[in-house]
Amino acid sequence: MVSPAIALAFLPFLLTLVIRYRYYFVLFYRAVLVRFIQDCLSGLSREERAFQYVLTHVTPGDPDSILEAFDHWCRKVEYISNIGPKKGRLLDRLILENAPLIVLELGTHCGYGAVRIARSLPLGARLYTVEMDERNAAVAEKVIRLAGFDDDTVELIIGPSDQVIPKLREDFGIERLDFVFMDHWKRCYLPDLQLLEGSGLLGAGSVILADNVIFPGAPHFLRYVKRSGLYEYRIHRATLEYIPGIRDGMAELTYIGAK
Ligand SMILES: C[S@@+](CC[C@H](N)C(=O)[O-])C[C@H]1O[C@@H](n2cnc3c(N)ncnc32)[C@H](O)[C@@H]1O
Repeated sequence: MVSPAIALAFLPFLLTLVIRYRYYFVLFYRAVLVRFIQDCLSGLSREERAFQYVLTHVTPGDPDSILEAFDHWCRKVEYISNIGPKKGRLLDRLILENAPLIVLELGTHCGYGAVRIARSLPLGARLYTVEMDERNAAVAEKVIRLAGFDDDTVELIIGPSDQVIPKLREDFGIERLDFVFMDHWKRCYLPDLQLLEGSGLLGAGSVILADNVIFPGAPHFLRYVKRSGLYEYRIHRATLEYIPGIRDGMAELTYIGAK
């Protein structure tokens, strides 16, 4: 039995821990506990629940209203790791500045990022977005079409990135990727970057934007980017989507190739 005096001595330590890591507790509560309970109660996936909300709160054909509905849902109802409005503005700016004709997104999830990219693309440009989870992909397909983007503007490819990337040239007729948005599992960032290099689809000036390089983090990817000499890069400091107290960052790489 722990004496009350010892328990009391630990109290300040526990309090410090709780205060220091409160945002991580919030994330755990919203992303894990609430999700688990809602999954059991509704029999739907979190993504399907979000879609039900979106469907009844947006104007079809209006991408902005879809993004706003998702942002509201993720802030007030359940946590989903869309890129979110703050980091999304950086993505918007880079798409507008670079005016890419062929874009690849790795990790579609509910289609939030795809809608965000597609609404800023120049005329005639095309986004290929890759999702390996079939249930997420089914939601994303509906979200993208609800936003008004047809198959010519946004093509959703279902499959794991390491199987899709080697087929992009042959199966999809892609000669060059102007912009790549990496937002799938962080452990895939480095192998997929190397697959992209090997595929010859990156050309001088191709831009790669990688999300969450600080949290959950992609240290091997960042180390490789710094050492390889193949990229000019910068880290944009940010906070985690929908949880402002957790530090995060996005890596913006510009491919320069071997000197
Ligand atoms: C963070 S979410 C993507 C969010 C999305 N980019 C957005 O901003 O709306 C990550 C998604 O990547 C998918 N994913 C993870 N690893 C993948 C891989 N190797 N290939 C394809 N999809 C992957 C997961 O199933 C999940 O739906």
